[in-house]
Amino acid sequence: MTQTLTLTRPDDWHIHLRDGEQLATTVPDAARYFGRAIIMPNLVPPVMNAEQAIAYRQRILAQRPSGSNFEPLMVLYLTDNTSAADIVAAKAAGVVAAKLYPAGATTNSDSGVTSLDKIYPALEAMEKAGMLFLLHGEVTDASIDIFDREKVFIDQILSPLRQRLPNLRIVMEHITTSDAAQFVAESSSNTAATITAHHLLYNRNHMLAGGIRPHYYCLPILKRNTHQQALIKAATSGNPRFFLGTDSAPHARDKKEAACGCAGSYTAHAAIELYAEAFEAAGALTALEGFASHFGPDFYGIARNTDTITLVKESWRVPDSLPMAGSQLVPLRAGESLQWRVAPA
Ligand SMILES: NC(=O)N[C@@H](CC(=O)O)C(=O)O
Ligand SMILES: [Zn+2]
Ligand SMILES: [Zn+2]
Repeated sequence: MTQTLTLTRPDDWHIHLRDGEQLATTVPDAARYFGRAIIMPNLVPPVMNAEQAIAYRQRILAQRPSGSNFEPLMVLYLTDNTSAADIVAAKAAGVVAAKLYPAGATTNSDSGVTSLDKIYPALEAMEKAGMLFLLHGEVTDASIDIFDREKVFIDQILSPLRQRLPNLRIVMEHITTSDAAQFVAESSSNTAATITAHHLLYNRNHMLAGGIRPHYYCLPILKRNTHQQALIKAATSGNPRFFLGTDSAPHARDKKEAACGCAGSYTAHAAIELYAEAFEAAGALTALEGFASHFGPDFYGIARNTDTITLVKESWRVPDSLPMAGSQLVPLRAGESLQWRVAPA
């Protein structure tokens, strides 16, 4: 008999949908079975105020397949100039969180924050308004080794911030190290983390041994196997402060397969299928529902979805590429097989 797994409908607490014509590819993929998604604001120019967030939300909704109830949850991009008034206005407009991109840390972070000191008034306003603070947790100092940037960020920036604003609800996005998993596990109930499927499935050997594989290149960069194991342990532990965030981040094929390739892996074509594979490999399929469907809404203070999706153990082949805005997008596991698929509703 075919093995099946029924879950409360999951949500994606970290996704890049981009803008313009790309939305015709990314929105239907995200809306296939996720109920809600936290929409990253690193557009060019970024989503910096309530008005821009409302307009971007409308552009996303316009690409929603008919009959879909997929709900995009909007996020503000913090800059050195984000004021307390910007936060209050964004909150009133339904924006649920604001995101720290340390300037220069990752894709489209040029307008990001140069020093946390510049945004303390905004952070205090967020703490007061109950708006979540999401962060890309890497330092940008060129002298710090790229594999150490997450740990140094925790020591130099996150730890002191955590103490200074204890009531601010913080999500450390896409964690990649045992250090981050430990920091979150040992923090108070106001600190959580998202974990991607690719950081559960891969480590830096997959990216670099026997040839360089640009589609595994994302930030924070894949770390050594011991970190991968710590992430698997955290994700499958049942600790409600670790939950699903794909960080699906599309870049056209020619921007990835290049002398200087962009950071980001596309996983929205098979997100829950990839997580199911990782949880099954860890012997922890029963922990998937909490991680994918319960803990995210609980931390955000939003009701859980009330309907379900069903995964079926059935091998299928991921396409070599997907069309996106007149170019090609190479999804993670392109041309390879996956073992789980989501049954049509
Ligand atoms: N994760 C990535 O490697 N890239 C993301 C940005 C981000 O989430 O850091 C992107 O927007 O392409
Ligand atoms: Zn990031
Ligand atoms: Zn991201």
